[in-house]
Amino acid sequence: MRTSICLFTRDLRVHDNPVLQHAARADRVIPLFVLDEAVLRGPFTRPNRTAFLLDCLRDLRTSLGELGGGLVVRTGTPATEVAGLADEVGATEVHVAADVSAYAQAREDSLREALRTRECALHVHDAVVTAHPPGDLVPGGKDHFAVFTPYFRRWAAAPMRRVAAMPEALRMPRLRTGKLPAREELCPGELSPELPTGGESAGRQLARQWFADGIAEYESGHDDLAGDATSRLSPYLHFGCVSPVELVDRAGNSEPERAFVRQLAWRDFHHQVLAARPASSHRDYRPRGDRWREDPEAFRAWCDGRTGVPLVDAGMRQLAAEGWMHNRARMITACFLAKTLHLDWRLGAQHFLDLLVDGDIANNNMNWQWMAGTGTDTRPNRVLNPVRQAERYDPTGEYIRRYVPELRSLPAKALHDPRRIDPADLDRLGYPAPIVDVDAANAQFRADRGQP
Ligand SMILES: Cc1cc2nc3c(=O)[nH]c(=O)nc-3n(C[C@H](O)[C@H](O)[C@H](O)COP(=O)(O)OP(=O)(O)OC[C@H]3O[C@@H](n4cnc5c(N)ncnc54)[C@H](O)[C@@H]3O)c2cc1C
Repeated sequence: MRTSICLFTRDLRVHDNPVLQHAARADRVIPLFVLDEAVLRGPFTRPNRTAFLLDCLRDLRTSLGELGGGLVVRTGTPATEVAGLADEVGATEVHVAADVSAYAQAREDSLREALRTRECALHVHDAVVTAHPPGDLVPGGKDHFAVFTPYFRRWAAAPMRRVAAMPEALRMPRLRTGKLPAREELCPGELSPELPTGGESAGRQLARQWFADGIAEYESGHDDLAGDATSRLSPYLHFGCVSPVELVDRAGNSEPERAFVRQLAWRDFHHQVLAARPASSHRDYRPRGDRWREDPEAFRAWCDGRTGVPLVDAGMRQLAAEGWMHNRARMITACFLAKTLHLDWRLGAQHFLDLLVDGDIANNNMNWQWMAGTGTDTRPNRVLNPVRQAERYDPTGEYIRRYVPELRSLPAKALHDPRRIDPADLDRLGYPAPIVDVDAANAQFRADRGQP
């Protein structure tokens, strides 16, 4: 009798999951999730993502139960837990998704090592976390694409794997499944008040709504900060509650659908950079000789949304309230930290990871490097001016008013450019004056980078 273990990592779904599909071909399958103690103790575990993860696991347990199985939950080191379970049930195969971070690659190595002496095969499945496997699309003689546009051309032309069928039924031996801990046990601390509900059911519902009545406005509206016209699927993609392959498969050929698919390709792009250069999660991908300032007060003001630059503060407060921020606001706030305040991008990236429910080493840290001009941007010294960005992407000031309520009574012109706000009004409203002269600081950044 063939017994397999389906080790879930960040592929927390029963639909289009090649890991589950293959594991379920055995006579008996044990779906397993290991609460990894090293991750739980590390800097990546934060209340917002832990709460979302637990929603995902509850939902997955229900879905697997409906298929006749269940979800076994263990706490410990994945390799030790998997090997122990393999011994307990006599498993001869373990299935897991390939992933890109240095940590995920080390986890795969230790799994392989633990199973080597046990006559238990490890099957690592590609195109589960991303639509195209990192490393599949490479330019001649190189191990990854460093520029998005040629990557996207290859990505769009390459055949994608078929959507995997969900198993009709699971046959699972009787086993102690283990209790799911409460969120506070895993990660105490405050949650963002407007956190979305995690799980495949919520993710699929959101995707259905998005394709039915959201996507049509995507191309024209994705940068409109107040319009909030993006899919908000990022946390569900991060935890694998929805499948990138299924989203691409479902999208048609209209302009907005193509624009959406292009964004999904950005996700794959950053994953293939990180897979090839795991150290770029913390080391400059392209060092530029920057000498970042140390200024804890300015950093605190940025984190708290009290820089005195309304659009930057609106973005940072959206992050605190929702554990999510609009992409345009992520770009503006990140650029402001690195190129206006001249603070190290790693500080900003860690603060984002502390709060983002979609916080993801590949997408977060590679986008931070892009914005700091140490990454894959072909125009690394470009600077986003928050006044012009506000005029363009929040013309009525609605986004700023939503997240910086003390400025609600001010006209759009003043919200866009805080130099137009009377200092007496700032005092009355309890809002700080700008902590930096934006134009002078941006000019200094360009000069430091050797740009006229
Ligand atoms: C400084 C900075 C940090 C970021 N940190 C993260 C992060 O930790 N996790 C994360 O998922 N995204 C991150 N992004 C990318 C992007 O901002 C979010 O993916 C997007 O805002 C999520 O909202 P959405 O699902 O509504 O996106 P949509 O516009 O609906 O896009 C659909 C999907 O495409 C992918 N996508 C879109 N834009 C990007 C991009 N620039 N890079 C990679 N993938 C993209 C996401 O998976 C997203 O869910 C970051 C961007 C910046 C500038």
